[in-house]
Amino acid sequence: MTEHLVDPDVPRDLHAFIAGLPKAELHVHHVGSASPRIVSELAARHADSKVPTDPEALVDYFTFTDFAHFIDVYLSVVDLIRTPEDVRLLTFEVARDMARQQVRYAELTITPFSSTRRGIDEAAFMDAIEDARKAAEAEFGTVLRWCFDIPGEAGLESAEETARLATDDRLRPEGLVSFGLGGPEIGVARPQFKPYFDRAIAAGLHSVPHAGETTGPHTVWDALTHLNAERIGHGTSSARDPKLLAHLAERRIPLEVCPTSNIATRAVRTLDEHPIKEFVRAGVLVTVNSDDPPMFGTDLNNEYAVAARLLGLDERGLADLAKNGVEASFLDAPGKARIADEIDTYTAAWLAS
Ligand SMILES: Nc1ncnc2c1ncn2[C@@H]1O[C@H](CCC(=O)c2cccc(C(=O)O)c2)[C@@H](O)[C@H]1O
Ligand SMILES: [Zn+2]
Repeated sequence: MTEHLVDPDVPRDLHAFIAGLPKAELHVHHVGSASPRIVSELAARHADSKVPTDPEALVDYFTFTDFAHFIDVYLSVVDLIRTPEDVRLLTFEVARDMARQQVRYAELTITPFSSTRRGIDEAAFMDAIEDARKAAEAEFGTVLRWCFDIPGEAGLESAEETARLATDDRLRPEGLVSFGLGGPEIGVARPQFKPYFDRAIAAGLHSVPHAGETTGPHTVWDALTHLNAERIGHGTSSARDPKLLAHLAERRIPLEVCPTSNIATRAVRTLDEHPIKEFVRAGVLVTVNSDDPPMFGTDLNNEYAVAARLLGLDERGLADLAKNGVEASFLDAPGKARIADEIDTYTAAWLAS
C-alpha cells in the first residue's frame, strides 16, 4: 500500500495486518482498475487521446464533480483500449496489482460491448482476457473470474450484444461466472433488462446488477424482483428502507459495498455518513470492494482500512469481513474453504506473534 493510502485513524499494525490478509474482491471494474502506470502506458500508445500520460496529472483528471462526470472520464479511458494486446496488457497488469494486495480471487467486471463496438474482434477479445487470466494465475496465483456487464445507458442494443457474447457457446469465455448491469441508474430502469438477465441465468450465469448506487431503494427492489439479483452492486440506498434491509438479511443477499467509490462519485457525502454500519446492524452480509480503485485514489487494502474504522473492527473482525467476501463469491465449496482456511491460519499466526 502506498503511503498516501494509510488512514491515520487506523493503527499502523492493523494496516500491516490488512496488507497480508488473503482477500476476495467481488466488485471491481476492468477498465476502472487501470493504474496510472497502465493508463499512461496505454495513453502513450494512442497519442491522439485526451487522457494525460503523466501519472501526476491523472490525479486531477480523476477528480469527479458527480457520477455523470465520472462516466465521461471513464469512457475516455475505455477509448484507450483499442487492440487485443491492450486488453491483454490491462488484464494481466490488473492481476499483478491485485496479487500485491494478497487478493487470492477476484470477479472482474468487464464491459465487452464497449470494446466490440470500438472495433475489437469479439473472438480476439475473449482470447485476450482468457490468455491474461491463465498467465496471471500461473504467475501470481491470483484466480480471476469474469462478470460481463451491460452498460445500461448504451441501451438495449448493448444488452442484446452483452447477452449474446455471454451465452454463445463459441464465444463465452471459460472464466465467465456472472452477468451484470452498470453505468448510470437515473433514467435507466432495471426492469427493461429482464429478458437479457433471464437468458444469462438460463445459461448458468449468476445475476449481479448494480442497484441503489445513485438512485433509491426501489431500484434495489427492481433488481431483486425483475433481474433475480443474487448480490447487489453497491445497494447504498437500501439503508433508507428497513423492509429491504430485512429482506436482504433474511435471503442472505450480499451487498458489494465500495465506500470510497461512493464518496468519489458523490453518491454519499462523507465516509462518516456511509451506511455500512446500518447494513451490518441489520444483519446484511456485507462485502467490501474497491470498484474503480485508481480512479478513486484507493485500493482494496485501503477499503478494508476504511471499513475497520467505520465498523470499529479489530483483526478478527477484519478476518470475518474477508471471509464474507469468500462466502459471497461464486467460487465452488472447496475453493471457498481453501481461502477461508488461509484467512484463519494467517489471523491465528498474526495474533500469536
Ligand atoms: N461505480 C460504477 N457504477 C456503475 N458503473 C460503473 C461504475 N464503475 C465503472 N462502471 C462501468 O461503467 C460502464 C458504463 C459505460 C456506459 O454507461 C456507456 C454508455 C454509453 C456508451 C458506452 C460505450 O462504451 O460506448 C458506455 C458500466 O458498464 C460499468 O462497467
Ligand atoms: Zn461498480
